[in-house]
Amino acid sequence: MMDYLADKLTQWIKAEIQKAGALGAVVGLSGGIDSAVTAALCKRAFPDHVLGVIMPCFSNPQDAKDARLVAETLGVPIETVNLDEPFKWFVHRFTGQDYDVHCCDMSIVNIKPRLRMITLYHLAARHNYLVVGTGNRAELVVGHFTKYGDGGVDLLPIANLVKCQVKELAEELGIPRRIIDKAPSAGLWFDHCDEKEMGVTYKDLDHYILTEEGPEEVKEIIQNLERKREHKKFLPPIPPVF
Ligand SMILES: Nc1ncnc2c1ncn2[C@@H]1O[C@H](COP(=O)(O)OP(=O)(O)OC[C@H]2O[C@@H]([n+]3cccc(C(=O)O)c3)[C@H](O)[C@@H]2O)[C@@H](O)[C@H]1O
Ligand SMILES: Nc1ncnc2c1ncn2[C@@H]1O[C@H](COP(=O)(O)OP(=O)(O)OP(=O)(O)O)[C@@H](O)[C@H]1O
Repeated sequence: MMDYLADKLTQWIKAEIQKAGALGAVVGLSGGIDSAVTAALCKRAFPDHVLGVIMPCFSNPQDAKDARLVAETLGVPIETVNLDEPFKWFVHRFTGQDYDVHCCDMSIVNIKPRLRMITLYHLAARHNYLVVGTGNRAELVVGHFTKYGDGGVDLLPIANLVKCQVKELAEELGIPRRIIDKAPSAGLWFDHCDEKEMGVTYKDLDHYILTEEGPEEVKEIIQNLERKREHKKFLPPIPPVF
């Protein structure tokens, strides 16, 4: 089943990129499972035209090591762009203070994924590639991404897969075990844990998405996030012609 899915998604990526008149794919490699799976599919679609981009921004150094492991395993070339300095500049300009890695003010930390988006679009345009996003179905349902940050992409190949399906696909694609077993984190602040922030585990989230069932308190959390963040999934509202 997963080999079939891998083939289908590979063909889909190839067709979408060719339809756009582009030559390949740029993928931000965080050292996590979603970007590893996305890069692996892109590599299958365009063996010689995938660029992995590692963009530390006050990140845990282990993440860049993991990202390099993914790139080596897949045979994907990498470019590293360190975003510490531009991020530091923004923080100082907006707060008048030095950046503190414990800061979880979203107006500040969302600048990180937005700087990554700028970087990926520059590299994509330079190579005539598309920016391939890594969002999965669980993240999309609850809007667990930064609008015009990691949400600002051209294609979303794994957006129909919940987290446990991404894991199964990762095994099929030969992603290293330590990447598959890593705790999911958006890495926006020190010790940032997706499940802790959302208040729901990926296991419960996947189960709810696939069955519409689960404990009432879990359903409530998910439905609240869905409502509050629905706007992220659409183009900005436009008034009718008056
Ligand atoms: N009703 C509405 N209609 C139109 N626009 C609306 C809106 N409500 C807010 N907005 C706009 O949206 C903004 C809020 O959205 P946004 O800027 O995205 O910010 P927000 O949703 O507050 O934060 C991003 C979330 O995504 C998570 N994240 C980020 C990056 C990567 C990952 C990952 O795991 O991969 C997860 C992060 O941990 C956090 O929970 C507001 O500042 C406002 O500009
Ligand atoms: N340090 C980084 N270097 C390069 N790309 C990054 C980095 N951090 C995040 N990204 C990009 O933004 C996406 C969302 O980042 P996030 O760290 O929130 O991970 P995620 O959604 O759990 O995905 P993953 O499982 O790939 O880590 C990543 O999949 C990757 O494409």
